[in-house]
Parts: sequence; structure tokens; C-alpha cells
Amino acid sequence: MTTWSAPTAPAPVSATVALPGSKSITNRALVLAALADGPSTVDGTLRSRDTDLMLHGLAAMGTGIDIADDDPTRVTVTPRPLHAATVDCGLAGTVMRFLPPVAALATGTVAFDGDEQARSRPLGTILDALRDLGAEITGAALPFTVAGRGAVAGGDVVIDASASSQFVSGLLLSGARFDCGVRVIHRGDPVPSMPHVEMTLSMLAVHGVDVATDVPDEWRVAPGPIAAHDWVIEPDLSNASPFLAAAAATTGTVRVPRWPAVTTQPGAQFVDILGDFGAHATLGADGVLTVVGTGELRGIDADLRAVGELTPTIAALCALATGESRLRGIGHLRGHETDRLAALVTEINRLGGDAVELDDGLLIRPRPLHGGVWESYADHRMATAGAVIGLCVPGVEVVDIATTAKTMPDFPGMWSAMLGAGVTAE
Ligand SMILES: O=C(O)C1=C[C@@H](OP(=O)(O)O)[C@@H](O)[C@H](O)C1
Ligand SMILES: C=C(OP(=O)(O)O)C(=O)O
Repeated sequence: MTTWSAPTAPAPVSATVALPGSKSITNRALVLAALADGPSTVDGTLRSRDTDLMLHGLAAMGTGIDIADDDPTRVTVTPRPLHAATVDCGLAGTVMRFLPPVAALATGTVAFDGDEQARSRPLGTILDALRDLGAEITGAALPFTVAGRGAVAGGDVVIDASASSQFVSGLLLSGARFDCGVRVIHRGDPVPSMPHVEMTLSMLAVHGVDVATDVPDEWRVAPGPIAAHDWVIEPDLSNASPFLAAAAATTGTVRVPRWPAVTTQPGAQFVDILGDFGAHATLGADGVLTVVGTGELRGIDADLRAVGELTPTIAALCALATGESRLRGIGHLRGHETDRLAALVTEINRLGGDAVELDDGLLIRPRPLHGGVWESYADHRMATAGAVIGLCVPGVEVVDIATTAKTMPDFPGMWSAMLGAGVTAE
């Protein structure tokens, strides 16, 4: 077992942190570009495990993928007829939910598999939906195959997307290329991560796809071409969260450049959540977000259904806070990279904390923490949550810090750079 000694912050952090591109925007841009009516260039492409799996999956099915020699984040995508392939999804929800509808448009059988841990992530909903829409699919989870026939009838489909918004996004991203388009009707508990559905809708609109959203929990994608579009990818605001949390946790200052004034990324909502903890944030006219820790770290009561992927960072701050916190609306996190509710409770409590798993969330009470092993469960956000706690608690040993490469190419390097010369590794 290799562990990473999380560095404590000997002084308040003071740093400017430039984040690589958004995972969610990158993987949508790549799918839309592959299905478009001409070549598109994606600038600022996130190059990480999840996005490289998307690049490889699309390339395996026949899409032209050209990476600029002088800039690995500049990718030109040329749509070509899609054919039989093998696709590795790793542990990436966006790959396992966005590519099966693309594969159904291919001519030939596309075989999907992924990490052992990915085989238990919820997937049946979108595979059943594709069957209802005319695709031929074997299996209900990874591994499975899609016998593409070069076309999908499309039409109406009723799904329960309460386990993941990606079921909706996956169907909408390819829906314009189905013969009849697609009408997705959600029936069930509320769809989580709705900003990610908004992200899908706004990116489809940029590609000229007509989607009607006048009926709640229903999305109608008109059939038709997807226009090519050159993208410049925003920085990943969810991956900004551990760095911004560092400012709040150490009474420091962290600046993130290129913070978008308007965005569908759920990470933008972390700014208000930091305010609830007691930190101050300002967005300058130059696009730099500055978060300043005030020394106060209150407990919070928050419904995180819309921003579930921020939970590990938020729970780390809750474990360091002076008051009780209650995090709600996140039962679906049990189907993320790992069961994040169980993982957070186990790891916070192993360090001496007081975390309790609730039906739909977490209750975290203040209790002094001590050093110890922090398991990451192959979950990039569990690993970065351990780093946040380690800023204030000497002796935190994070297992498999390399798993952060799922969505960040060099988290340990960026973390050290943020801490600068004053770093002490315990
Ligand atoms: O569509 C997307 O890019 C994502 C949607 C969300 O998934 P869930 O709706 O499964 O939470 C989010 O948690 C994930 O990190 C990325
Ligand atoms: C839930 C997440 O990822 P995925 O896209 O694999 O679902 C996440 O990044 O927090």
C-alpha cells in the first residue's frame, strides 16, 4: 500500500491556482463533436483518465481524433462513420453513460467494459432506455455489448433518473441523431445533479440542437444534424473546490483565474457554500475568484442534491468545523465512484471524527481529529478530501493519491505548489 503524506499547512495558504479544463464540459464537447456534421476543435481539453478514456472510446469507434503536437489540450475531432469497437470505461460515469447511445448509432458491435469497481455503478436505466428506443443490447451493467445497426429509431422513453442525471444527459447528447429524435420522460424521485442536465442542454443549444423543456421532468430533442462547434473549455470548478477549501481551512487566500461569470458547472455553487462556512469570496472584473478564510469554520446545513460531486470536499470541511453539519439530498452518492457516504463516514471516523450516515446524507459533529490512514477507494474526490483534512491534521496518510488522475493530471504537484515553500510533510 503506497500512501501520500498529506502536507500540513504551517501557515495560512496564499496561492493562485490555475485549474485544468472541466471534465464534464470536455466529455460533452467530445461526444457532440464526434456526432456533428463537420470537424470541431476543442481547446483546453482536460487531459486526465476520464477524458482520455472518452478520446480513446470515440477513436476506437472510428472518430478522427488529432491532438496538436505543441498543445495536448488542443484536440480536433473529425466525425467519421462509426464501427465495431471495444470501449474501456474505466470508472468514468460520463463514458459508461454517454457512449452507449453513440455506439447504438455505429454499424457493428461495440463491447464495453471498465474497472472491476465500475461494474456495480448504476447503468441498467440507460441500457433499458436504449432498448426501448430500438437498440440491441446485451447486459444490464458493465460489461455489456451494443449491437449497433447504424441507426436508432428513437421516440418516447420513460426512465427513472433518480440514481444519476447522466442517464438523461446520455440520451439527450445523441438524441438528435436518432431517426425520430427522443422524448425523455423522468418518473421517480428528483433527478440529482440538475446543473449537469442544464450543462447538456446549453451545450446542445450551442451545437444547434433544438430541445424543448416546457414540461417538467421531460426533454424533447428534435431529430436533425448536430452542427460542428469549436469549444474553449472552462476550468474545472469542482476540482477547484479542494484548493478553495484550503483557504477556508487555513485562514488563507486562494485565487482561481478564469472563473466564469456565468456557467452551468455545479462547482460555481461552492462559493456560496464557503460563505455558509464563514469564508469570504469575491469575483473580480478580471475573472479571478478570490476566497479568503476568516478563521471561522462553522458547521452547515445544506441540501447538496444538485451539487453532489462537491460532497467529499464539503464533508472534509465539516469534519474540521466547530459546529454540527447536516448534508442532505445525496443518497445517490452511494452509486458514485464508490459508496461515498459509507467511505466518508469510515474515513472521518478513523481519524477520530464523528460522522454518521443518514438515509439521504451525512451528519458530522465536531470532534478533534488525529493522524492516520485515509483510504481513497479509487475515488479522486475521496483522495482530495483527505488532502484537505491533512492541511490541519498532522499525520494523514492518503492511500493511492494517484487516483486523482481520474480528473486532474497532477493533483499532488498542484497541492505542493499551492502550499509553496512553507510545506511540511508529516
Ligand atoms: O454529467 C456529468 O458530467 C456529471 C453528472 C453528475 O453525476 P450524477 O448525476 O450521477 O451525480 C456528477 O456527479 C458527475 O461528476 C458528472
Ligand atoms: C461522480 C463523479 O464522476 P463520474 O463522472 O464518474 O460519475 C465525480 O467526478 O464526482
